[in-house]
Order: sequence, then C-alpha cells, then structure tokens
Amino acid sequence: MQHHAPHASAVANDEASAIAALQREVLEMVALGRPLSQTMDRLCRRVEALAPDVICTVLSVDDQGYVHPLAAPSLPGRFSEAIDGEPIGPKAGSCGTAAWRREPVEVSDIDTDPLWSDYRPLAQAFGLKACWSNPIIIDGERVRATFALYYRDRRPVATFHRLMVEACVQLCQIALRHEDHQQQIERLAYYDSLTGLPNRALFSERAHMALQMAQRLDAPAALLLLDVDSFKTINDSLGHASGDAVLCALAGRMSRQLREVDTLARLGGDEFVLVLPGCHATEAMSVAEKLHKALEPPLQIASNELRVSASIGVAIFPVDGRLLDDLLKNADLAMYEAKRAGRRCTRFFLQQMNEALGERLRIERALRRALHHQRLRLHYQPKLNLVDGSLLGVEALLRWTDAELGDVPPDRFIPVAEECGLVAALDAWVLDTASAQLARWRADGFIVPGLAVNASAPRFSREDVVAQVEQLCRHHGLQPQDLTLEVTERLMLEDCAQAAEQLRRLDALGVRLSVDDFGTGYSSLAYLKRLPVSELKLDKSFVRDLETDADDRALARAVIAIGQALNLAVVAEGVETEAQRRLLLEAGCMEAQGYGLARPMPPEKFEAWLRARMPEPFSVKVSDRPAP
Ligand SMILES: Nc1nc2c(ncn2[C@@H]2O[C@H](COP(=O)(O)O[C@H]3[C@@H](O)[C@H](n4cnc5c(=O)[nH]c(N)nc54)O[C@@H]3COP(=O)(O)O)[C@@H](O)[C@H]2O)c(=O)[nH]1
Repeated sequence: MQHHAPHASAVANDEASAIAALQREVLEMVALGRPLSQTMDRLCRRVEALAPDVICTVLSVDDQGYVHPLAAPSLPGRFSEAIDGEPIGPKAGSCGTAAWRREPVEVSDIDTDPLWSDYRPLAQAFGLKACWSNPIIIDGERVRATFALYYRDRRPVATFHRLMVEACVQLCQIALRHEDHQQQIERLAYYDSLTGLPNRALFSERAHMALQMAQRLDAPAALLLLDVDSFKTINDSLGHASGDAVLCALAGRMSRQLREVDTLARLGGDEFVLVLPGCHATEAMSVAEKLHKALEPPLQIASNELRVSASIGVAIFPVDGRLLDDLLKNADLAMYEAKRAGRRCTRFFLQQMNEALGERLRIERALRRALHHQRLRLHYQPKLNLVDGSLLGVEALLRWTDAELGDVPPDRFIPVAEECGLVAALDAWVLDTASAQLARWRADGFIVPGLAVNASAPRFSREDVVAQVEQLCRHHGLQPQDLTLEVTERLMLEDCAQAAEQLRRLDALGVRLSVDDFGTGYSSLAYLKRLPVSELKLDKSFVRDLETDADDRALARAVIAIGQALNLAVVAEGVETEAQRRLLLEAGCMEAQGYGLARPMPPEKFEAWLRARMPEPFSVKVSDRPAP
C-alpha cells in the first residue's frame, strides 16, 4: 500500500476547522456562564489536544501586578505554586515580561535567555525549555492575563501554533471581559455603589446565615442600626457631594472597627446596619462605643471641618427576636429612642418601645381618618396687651376628639404627625380653616387684629408655603399682615436653604414670623440675625415659676432684653396669675397669652368673649351670620 503525504491545503483546512471547533466550544461555555477557571481549563486542554507538544497556561494578572495561575492543567503543580503571586516586570520570565511590556514575548531557549535568569532553575527543574507568552489586554487598557505555550524542547513557534494562539487570545479576551461584566453586575446587585459596603440584599443574605448559625450553636448575635445625626443638614448646607464624601469616610472608619465575621452594610441614605455573630448585649455595647469613638475625630470635607456623630439602636438575637425582620424592626425602634435621647447615643431595644409603637400607630391611623373626614376642630386663644388688656390677635390651636381614643391633646398627636409626615397637611388645614374663620369674624363685625398659627418645620422644606399663603389671602380676602406664623427654634436652626428662602419671601409679603417656645433647648441665637423674625414667644416654662424662682426671672428678663435690643415683640406664654402679669410688665414685656387672661376657646365661645368685651355700638346679630 502506498502512503501519500496529506495535501498542504487539506492540512490547513483541518487546522482551521479544529480551531473553529475550539472557538465554538469555549464561546458556548462563556455563553452558558461556566466559571472562568473551568472555561480556561477547557481551552488549555483543547489546545494541548491539538498540539500535543505544548503545555498551555493562562495566568491572571491582578490590579497590583501579580500573576496567579488561572488554568494550567499540564504544568507541574509545584511550578504553578512557585509562580503564584510573582510580580510582573521587565525580566520576569515570558509571562511576567509580556504583561509588563504589554506585548508578546517569545523565548525559544529558556536556558540562555536573560528574561528567565530569575526563574531559570525553576524551569529547568521541570524540564521547560521554551515559552511563548501573550498578554490579554481588555478594552485596550488593562493587562488582565497572559496566555502562554511552554515547550519541553528549544524551538521557535510553529505557524499552526501562531494561528491557534491568535484565536485563543481573542477567546481569553471575550471570557475575561464577560467575567468582568459578571462581577460588575454582581457588585451592583450586592454592593452599595457609593461606599462599596454590602447593600441591603447582601446584608440580608449574610444576616440570615448568621442567625441560622447562631440558632444552631445556641449562641447570641447582635444587630446594630446606625443613623447619622443631622445628616440632612450636611446635605442641605454643603451639598450632596459633601454628603456622599461624609458617608464614604464614615463607612471606612466603621469597617476598621469590625471583625472579619461581622457584616457592615449600608441600607440607604445615612442608615447603616451591622450584624455581629456571637455578640451578646455587653459586647454589642462596647462595639457601639467603639463606633461612636471612631466617628468622633473631625472630618475634612472639601474645605470644611465636620464633626459627625450617629445614633445606634441595638437588638439581640434571640431575646429581641428570632427573625431578621423582627430584629431589624426592634433595632429601628431602639435607634429611634437613641435619636430622641440626643446625639451620639446608643439604645437597646425594650419591650415598652413596642408598646409605644403600637400607640403611635393607633394615633396615626385615627389622625389620618380625622383629617380626611374633617373631624378636627380649632380653638382660639387671645393674645392680649398686658397694659390695657386690648386684643392683639388670636392663636389657632388644634383640638381632636376621637371616638375610640377620646380627647387627644396636641402634645400627644403633633409629635406622631411629625414622625409620620402628616404634620404639614395638618398645618395647611389649620391655616386655611383659621383664615376662613378670621374672614368670617371680620365679615360679622368682630375686630380681630390678627391670626397666629403654628407652622411645623417639614412644611417649609417640602412645600411652597408662600404660594399657599398668597392663595388663601386672595381666597379669604385677608392681608398677609393679618397672619403670624409661629415656628419652632428647630426650624430656625435647621439651616435649610429652602426654608430660609421661604421665610424671607413671607416676610417680604408682610407675614409676621414668631419664634415659638423661645429659649427652650437651643443656645444659638445667630438665626435671629439671619432670618426675618418679628416676635419671640417666651416659653411658659419660664413664666410658670416667675414669682418663686430667681433663675426663671433672670431668664425671662434676658429674653425680654433680647427682644427689646433687636426690636422684636416679646409675647409671654402661659400667664396664669396676676403676679406673673405684673412681673412681666415690670420686666418690659407688653404682650401675653395664658389661662389667667383667656383660655383657648371654640369659635362660638370666643365670639361671646369678644362680644362681652366690645364697647357699644356692637350690633352684630348672631342670626345674621352665615353658618360656619
Ligand atoms: N404644628 C402645630 N402644632 C400645634 C397646633 N396646635 C397646637 N400645637 C402645638 O401643640 C402643643 C400643645 O398645644 P396645646 O395643648 O394647644 O397648648 C397650647 C395652649 O393651650 C397652652 N397654654 C396656653 N396658655 C396656657 C397657660 O396659661 N398654662 C398652660 N399650662 N398652658 C397654656 O399652651 C399651648 C400654646 O402653644 P404655643 O403657643 O404654640 O406654644 C403646643 O406646642 C402647640 O404649639 C397646630 O395646629 N399645629
């Protein structure tokens, strides 16, 4: 039988179709999402099957420039171990040098080539004589890996091998780019893009695992919920970029306080959560204290030095709940208590907090119904001149009687309304209803010089109060000068640009601005210069013991003096006795409200009160008035 050498083009066709088959197989693995190392391993094995005289390897190159074997099925294990973690460089064998130079490196004699001088004994120990390596560059930028063929004899690279390597480099690029995209998708799905911390989804997975483990080992675990104090002020005053920088810095500081088994995650906004496996209450307390301390040093953000603190709520597994949702809810309640207790505070969950939450929820539901069905009422308390008793205006005060809860005082439902975001709607209703009432009184011939309503802080940052005031003045035929908005010092201190702008525009319209409960809680008076305040209301806590407490007398005099110095009216609240009235007058306070002068009254009673005080000819006939 005669043997014929195969025709050159037939060989070329066989090689081309072998390479095409290899490409198909690898691309299919990529498309099916097989792990990268598995795909690269298959690639190497297929190459070695097509070219039995080569040893094929793929090394990954990490961000710091060190190589790690990704697939090297036929390379002796000890050789792989020896090169794992070696740096790339100008003389780092074929692969390290190819990655360094960003170009193929062909060493046909390892025994003599200077690029291998540091690795020659290693290669010789395993009988490796030649090596051709190609860098795998992704998107023209980063060297992500090297693809190499080793030979056990000295030799230049064969043409078929060149064709094969060209195809393999492309396959490696596709597989690595796909892997990078997968990792990016995973990062987006599981990590917070701002801080790089685990996000809610990953936290939830890890926390569930930690709780399962705790259950199995009969061990405790702590869940800490941490909320940055006054973060909104940072965002509003310095901008969101600074806010983001603060969050990143805090995330870094907190991460450094934790053990490897702990998980710190960002739930969103300025809220972080930690799960600490194996921690009972005492340890959780010391971790919370470490976190407070870590946040203490001032942060340098842009050109500002910021001091930031946080409030922490703690719930312990299993005593405060066995399920993650329960623990989160309870840590949230505790965190809320920490907020109420002031800045830089930790609170542990207590069962009473649950009861308080139940009460808050009951009030919220009933209040929403009451507002919707117009079941709220207003009482009006006169503001009087202390010298001659003349009426200076009225303050509208909300009253609510619920069928189940009975009379609910504003002190109980206003804080709930503030928490659940209902207070702005309540205040808008009060302003509109009281304005309508003032217009009706005037139409009926009653002389009511002005109307004061309470305005809560959230309204000014979320709503266009100026537009509402303009609209209701037009609608009820009132002048802006008829209205006084009583705001708390909190709003004045919040440093919210939108609120400050609205207060200035209201002032320009002629609306008066009064600072309610002046002197309670805060010490900064700078806002009095910044914002258009017309009136200070001396809090009733200073008035109550005027006769007996020298400190209260001194404080009341100080507030009155501030008002006089800044040319602001000072209205004393809570005047109940003649002695208080006299002391206030002596101190220079001319205006007041209080049970001793007149209690808050429903409209009809206030009308009777007015009628009784009005000189003749007061001739309004009750029956002539339009129905309220
Ligand atoms: N955002 C809104 N807040 C409101 C509204 N209506 C009331 N409130 C706030 O609730 C707090 C309690 O109000 P209330 O129970 O109505 O008490 C007021 C007066 O009744 C009371 N007062 C008046 N004189 C005396 C007195 O001589 N002694 C005494 N012990 N209490 C007295 O003081 C409250 C006056 O409140 P203010 O002038 O606003 O400080 C209170 O903080 C209200 O602001 C609302 O519509 N929106």
